[in-house]
Amino acid sequence: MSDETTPVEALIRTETGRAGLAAVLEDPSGAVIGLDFDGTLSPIVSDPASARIHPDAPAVLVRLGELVRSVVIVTGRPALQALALGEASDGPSLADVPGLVVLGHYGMERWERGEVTAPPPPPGLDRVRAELPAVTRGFDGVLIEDKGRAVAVHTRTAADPEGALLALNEPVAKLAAASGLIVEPGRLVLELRPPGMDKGRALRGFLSERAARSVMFFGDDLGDIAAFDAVATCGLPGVRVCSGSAEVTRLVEHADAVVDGPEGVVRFLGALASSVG
Ligand SMILES: O=P(O)(O)OC[C@H]1O[C@H](O[C@H]2O[C@H](CO)[C@@H](O)[C@H](O)[C@H]2O)[C@H](O)[C@@H](O)[C@@H]1O
Repeated sequence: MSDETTPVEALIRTETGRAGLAAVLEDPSGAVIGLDFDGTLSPIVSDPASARIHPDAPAVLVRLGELVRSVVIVTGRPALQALALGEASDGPSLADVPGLVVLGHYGMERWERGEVTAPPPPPGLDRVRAELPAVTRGFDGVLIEDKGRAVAVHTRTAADPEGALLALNEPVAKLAAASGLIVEPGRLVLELRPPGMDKGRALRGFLSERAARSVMFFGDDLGDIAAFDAVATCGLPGVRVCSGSAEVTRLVEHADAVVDGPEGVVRFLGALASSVG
């Protein structure tokens, strides 16, 4: 297990990752640090509304925000919701990170300096809202989360979470297709959301907008693979950090470093801030 006294270099396991880290350390003012929210900055809990940012995350991101070009959160959550769940009872909150940008709804929505910009919600959502309860009926404990621009079906609280997820796959995919939406699979969740954006496109656009010279992205879930791919193919030196869990193992093969969940992410960020600052 690493901690802030472990040099950040010791946490990287690939040559490309070491080159990416060297670029970030040599030229921090050119670095973009991108992070997913749930499972990366915020420990996974049963009720999505009860999630909260790791208590030590905002302070370390504030430190980094003062040192790097940009800190950007790229999340499936609505941007304002991620910020609300990023409030700390003690110390700084996520919104206090200097220059923070939050790209919500997989990049469809953007929060910056207190302003949210987003396209109108997709018209197919009304049909989903009307028909989804009939699809999930019979699966005790399944939760429908209405996110305004998307609707998620959560099975974490079902009697058989994996079984419910498997059984719901097909009917949810059919309803999504009939409503002009796509299914975004995640940690015991199937989300019906508009097509045309993903975390990879969102991150790529942000890197070019900020004229980044290096990039580091932290993620834990299937939706973060697109962002990891963007790091690998954007032409900049980069580091992909997996917030590891027993629940999602597919990210590990795409990662330059694997840490132990949000606790490990916070330690990594602390070690990074100590090396940069
Ligand atoms: O892109 P992210 O920031 O990782 O958001 C992805 C989804 O995260 C949330 O669900 C996940 O976290 C919940 C709270 O820990 C957990 O109960 C659930 O099982 C996870 O799938 C959120 O509720 C979704 O809306 C996000 O799309």
